[in-house]
Amino acid sequence: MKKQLSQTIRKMVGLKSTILRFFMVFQGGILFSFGKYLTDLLSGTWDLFTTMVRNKIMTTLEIISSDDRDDLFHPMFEWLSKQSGIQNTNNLQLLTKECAINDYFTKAENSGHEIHSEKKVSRYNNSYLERYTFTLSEGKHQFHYRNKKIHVEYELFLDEVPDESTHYFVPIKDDYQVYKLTLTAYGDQKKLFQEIIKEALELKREMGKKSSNIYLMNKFADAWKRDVSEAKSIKMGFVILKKGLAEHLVNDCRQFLGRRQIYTRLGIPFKRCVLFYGDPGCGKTTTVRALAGELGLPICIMSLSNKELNDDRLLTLMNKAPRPCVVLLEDVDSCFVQREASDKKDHNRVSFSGLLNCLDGVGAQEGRLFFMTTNHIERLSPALIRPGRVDKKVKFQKADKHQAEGIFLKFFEGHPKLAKQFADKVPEDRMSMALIQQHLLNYFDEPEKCLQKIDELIRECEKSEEFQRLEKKKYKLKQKEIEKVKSREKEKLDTLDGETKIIDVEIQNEIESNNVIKKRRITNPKQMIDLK
Ligand SMILES: Nc1ncnc2c1ncn2[C@@H]1O[C@H](COP(=O)(O)OP(=O)(O)OP(=O)(O)O)[C@@H](O)[C@H]1O
Repeated sequence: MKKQLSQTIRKMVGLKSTILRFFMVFQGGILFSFGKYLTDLLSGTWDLFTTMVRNKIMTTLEIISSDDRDDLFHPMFEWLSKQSGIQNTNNLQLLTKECAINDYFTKAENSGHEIHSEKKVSRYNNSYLERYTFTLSEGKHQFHYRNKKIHVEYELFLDEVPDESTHYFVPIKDDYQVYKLTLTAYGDQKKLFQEIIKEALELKREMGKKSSNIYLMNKFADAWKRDVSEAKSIKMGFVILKKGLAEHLVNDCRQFLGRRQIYTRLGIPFKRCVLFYGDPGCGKTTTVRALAGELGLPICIMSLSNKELNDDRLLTLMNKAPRPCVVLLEDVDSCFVQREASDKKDHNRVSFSGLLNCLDGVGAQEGRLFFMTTNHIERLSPALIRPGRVDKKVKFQKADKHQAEGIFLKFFEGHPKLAKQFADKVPEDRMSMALIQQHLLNYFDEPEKCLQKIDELIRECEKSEEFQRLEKKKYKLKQKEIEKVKSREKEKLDTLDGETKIIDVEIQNEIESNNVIKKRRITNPKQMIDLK
C-alpha cells in the first residue's frame, strides 16, 4: 500500500516536472519568436526609415547588367572607369588582356582604364599587345562629377538578383553573371544623372560603331546575347558577289528603311523579308552580315534548328530584338520542310505556324529586315515564300569569273595580272567561293603557286559527282538552246524565197562558261546550219 502510494506520488511528481519542463520550453519558444519578430520589425522599420530618409536627401541610380537587353551597363562601366576619382582609389581590379595590334574594338574597350603596363609581343609573325590595366573592382568607390561627389557601389550577384519589376530576388540562370552599379549623390541630382547617362549613351554609340553589333541566342534560346567575341562588323566590300548584286541589295534595304511613313500611311506592316537561296558556301550568311554592317544596323542571328527554340521563345526573341535591326533566320528548310509538318507539333521545336506568326506578328513590324537562308528552296512550303511574306528572292550561285578575280585580288592585292589568269582558269559556276577561299588560304604567301595549283583543284572538282551532274545539266541545256536556234533559223529560211541574204545569228549562250557571243554569218540561207 505504502509502496503503491509512493509510486503514485513519484509518478505525479514526474508528470508535473514533465509538464513544467514542457511549459518552460514552450514559454522559451514563445519568448524567442516574439523577440525575433520584434527585432525583424525594428530592423524592417529602420530599413524603411533609412530608405525614406535616403530617398528624401539623396538621388540613387541603379544599373543592372543583363544579357537579354542592349543595356547601358557596359558603357556606364567604361564611363566610370574613365573618371579620375575612380582611378585614384586603392580598390582596383587587374584586367589582363592580349589583343592584336590595331584591334580597335579591344582598344575602345580598354580606352578608359589606367594602363598599368603594356608590352609588344610577337608570336607566329603576329604582333600582340599584352596589356595590364586597372578597372573598377567590386565594392564602394567615389568620384567627383561637375563638383558633386558621387558614390559608386559595384556588386556581383552569383545566386540571386533583384527582379526589375517586382524587386524580389530571383535565382540567376546558369550562364548569367549579373552585376549592379549603384550611383548615389546627395540632394536632388536627377539632372546630373541625366547628364551622366547622356555621356554613357554617347560612349555606347562609339563602342557600337566599333564592335560587331551581332546578337546571338543565349543557351536557353529565350534572350539575345551580344556576341563578345572580337568579331567586327563587316561591310559590303568584304563580299564579292555577281556584278551589281551588292549595290542592288544595299539600295533595296536603304529604300525600305526610308519608307516608314509610306508603310504607316498605307497600313502595311513595316518589314521586309528577303530569301537567300542556293549552294552552300556561296556567301548567303556573309552577305547578310555585310549588309547589316553597311546599313549600320544590329544583326540578330538565329538558327531555327536549335532544339531549345520553340514557338513562344521565337516570339519572345522577336519582341526583344533591337529595333530597327536585321534578323537572320538560318537554314529555314531544316525545320519547315512542308506545311503538313506542322501538324505533328513538336513542343520543343518551332512549328511552321510559329514561324509564320513570327514573320507576320506585331513584333516583326517595327522596321525589321528579315533574311532567310536555305540551300533547298524546293523544300519550302509555298505559303512561306508567297508574295507579301517574302518580298524578294535572291539566288546565290557558285563563283563566276568576276568573283574569282575579286577574291584573288582580295588576297593578293598587287597582282591584277595573276588575278585575271586565275579567273580565266576557274570554270564558271562550278566552285563555291568558300572552296576558292580555302585554296587561297592554303597558298597565302605564294600568289604564283596559288595560280599554278588551281589546276589540281579543278581536276579534283571535275571528278566530283556534283561537277558531273552540273556538266550533264549544262550539256542538256546547250542541246535545248541549239534546237531552239535551229528551229528559229529554219523558220526564217522558209520565209526567204530562195534569195541570197546575209543573216547574222547571235547566240548569247548563258550556259557557256565564258559568256562569249557566238556569231555565225550565213551567206547562203539554204545552207544547213550546224551550230554544234
Ligand atoms: N561571295 C563571297 N565573298 C567573299 N567571301 C565569301 C563569299 N561567299 C563565301 N565566302 C566565304 O566563304 C565562307 C562561307 O560563306 P557563307 O557561310 O556566307 O556561305 P553560305 O552560303 O551561307 O553557306 P551555307 O549555306 O552552308 O550556310 C565564309 O568564310 C566567307 O568568307
